[in-house]
Amino acid sequence: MSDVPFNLIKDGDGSPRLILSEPTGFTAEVLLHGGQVVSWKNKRRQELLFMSSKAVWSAPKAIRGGIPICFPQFSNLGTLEQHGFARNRLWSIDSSPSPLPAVNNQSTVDLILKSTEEDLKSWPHRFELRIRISLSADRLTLIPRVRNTDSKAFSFTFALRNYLPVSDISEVRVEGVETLDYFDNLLQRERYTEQADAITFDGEIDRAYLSTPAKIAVIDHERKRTYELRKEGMPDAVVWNPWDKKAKALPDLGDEDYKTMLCVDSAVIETPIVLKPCEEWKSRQELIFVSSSYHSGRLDPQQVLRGYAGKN
Ligand SMILES: O=P(O)(O)OC[C@H]1O[C@H](O)[C@H](O)[C@@H](O)[C@@H]1O
Repeated sequence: MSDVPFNLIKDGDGSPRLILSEPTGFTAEVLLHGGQVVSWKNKRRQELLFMSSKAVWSAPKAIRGGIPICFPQFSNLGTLEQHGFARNRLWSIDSSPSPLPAVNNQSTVDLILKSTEEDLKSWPHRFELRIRISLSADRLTLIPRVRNTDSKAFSFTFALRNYLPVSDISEVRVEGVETLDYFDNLLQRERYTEQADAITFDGEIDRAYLSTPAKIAVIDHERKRTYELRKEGMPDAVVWNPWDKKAKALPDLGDEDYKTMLCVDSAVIETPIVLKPCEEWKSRQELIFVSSSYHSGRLDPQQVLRGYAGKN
């Protein structure tokens, strides 16, 4: 079977929205604003990504939810605006996404962002940032690529910020980053080593775990839901929840929204990517949705990390 095409619809304000769908009933929605996935639903029409109740949907603000793309700077690790400008720009559909091959039986869209004269004033490097977004049963795959189209080398940091919806943040565990080193963004980016068996939540957290394994599991006991995050080429993983005080300080996040969200990002932070002219960096993230991960009435993290297939 060949790849399944996407549909393009216009929102009320005329801005384009790309709809991906696949034969078993999963759907995803992508905006050109930010090149951002803003919805991913399973066949029961349950939303699998978090979206803020106070999200601002119009440019030039980044949309608080879905999967924003942080480029060419993660957080405030440089002189640019927080998390870089890619999440605030209008992307285009990439009609010549070569050399990535077409994917069988998946609904796929390729988007591209190129440097503008305005952006070159603050970040003087010509680039092409591409993202392939593919939907298949229980799985959302993002393949970001950055090409240096300039005549000199540049470096960048990067993240796919995954806003995941959870039933109750205090019932959630993250497995796969235990024993790892992390930078604590709440403590001047000091380096620590994780001592807990799994990450649980009882207050604000903003950590960049370094050189993580390829699989991380976000386990929502109450909702009997697990997300498996698989990644290649993005060695770090950020875990962020603003908790009550910071949630109140963020104008586009509802005061109570922190209770039902968690960001677990695929990221390149500790060692920025350096690209020479004509070089391309490519990475990959898969978010896999598992509707039930209970084993004998309890979650079995090992089974979660070994992976599930087609259980939805
Ligand atoms: O509000 P945003 O620009 O989306 O950033 C949200 C958060 O992202 C990162 O994790 C930063 O370390 C935080 O300081 C910031 O509050």
